[in-house]
Amino acid sequence: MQAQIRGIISTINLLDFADIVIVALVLYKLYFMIKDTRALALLKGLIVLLVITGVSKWLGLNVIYWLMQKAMTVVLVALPVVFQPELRRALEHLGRGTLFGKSVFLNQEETESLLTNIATAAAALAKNKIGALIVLERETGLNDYSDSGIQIDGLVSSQFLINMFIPNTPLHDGAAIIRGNRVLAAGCLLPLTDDRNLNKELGTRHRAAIGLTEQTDAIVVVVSEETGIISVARSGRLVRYLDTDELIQTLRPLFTNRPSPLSDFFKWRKS
Ligand SMILES: Nc1ncnc2c1ncn2[C@@H]1O[C@H](COP(=O)(O)OP(=O)(O)OP(=O)(O)O)[C@@H](O)[C@H]1O
Repeated sequence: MQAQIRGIISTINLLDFADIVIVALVLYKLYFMIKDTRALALLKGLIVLLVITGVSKWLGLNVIYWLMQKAMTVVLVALPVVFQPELRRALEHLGRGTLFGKSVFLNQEETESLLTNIATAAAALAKNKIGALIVLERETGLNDYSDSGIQIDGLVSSQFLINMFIPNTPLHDGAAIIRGNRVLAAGCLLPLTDDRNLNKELGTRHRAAIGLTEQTDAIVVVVSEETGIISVARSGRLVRYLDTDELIQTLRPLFTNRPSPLSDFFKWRKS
């Protein structure tokens, strides 16, 4: 047995080792990309199907095995359709060379200033029951959506954000999109989610916030005109009832430089 293991180890060369490390890093990165998305639930469903298929074959349950094989074929054909947003995101990352890195993150001081401005504006808008939709771009480019609004390119400040959403002014309708610490555009149209299980209290403003985060990695801050509730949408999920501090705490980790897979690995080894 020992001789066998030694034999296997002696056949592994440097290229095999690099091969294994690359595959491990890609799988690791893929896991983090889908971790907070609906893709993870779908992946778990797929694993359950695979296990049932394997077990039914092993036990010789021919009818179940035949049915599972047919179901797997249908699922595999349907996968690209169901995962279309995630696939699009992955290809975009690949195209920009950001599959293993980060892109437009601000330094710590700029990030803190951005978050303070957003939280101050959200609190003031909430207090006055002024509805707002503030989109924070991350790695997925949002030009498709910013093109639907009025181009601005102005430095973010709380006053500027508050002013944009004052009712009956030209920019108040739709979403403001922020890239880095600049407002790219305002009055932008976002895709609505078609999730039927959403709380019926949530209207199109919240549906637009959730819809965009289902299709991109953007973060959306929503202020409800009706209730003044501040929410954050991310990966198709909405966290509601945030106060100023909670809003900053929710956003901060999402806009702080994320560690690379390797530094994550070494951190894990140390702990
Ligand atoms: N697809 C969209 N893209 C961007 N903004 C949108 C979109 N749909 C609606 N909105 C914004 O939401 C406003 C309507 O909000 P509505 O009252 O329907 O939603 P809501 O979720 O109940 O929000 P609120 O709690 O603020 O009333 C519109 O005036 C517009 O500014």
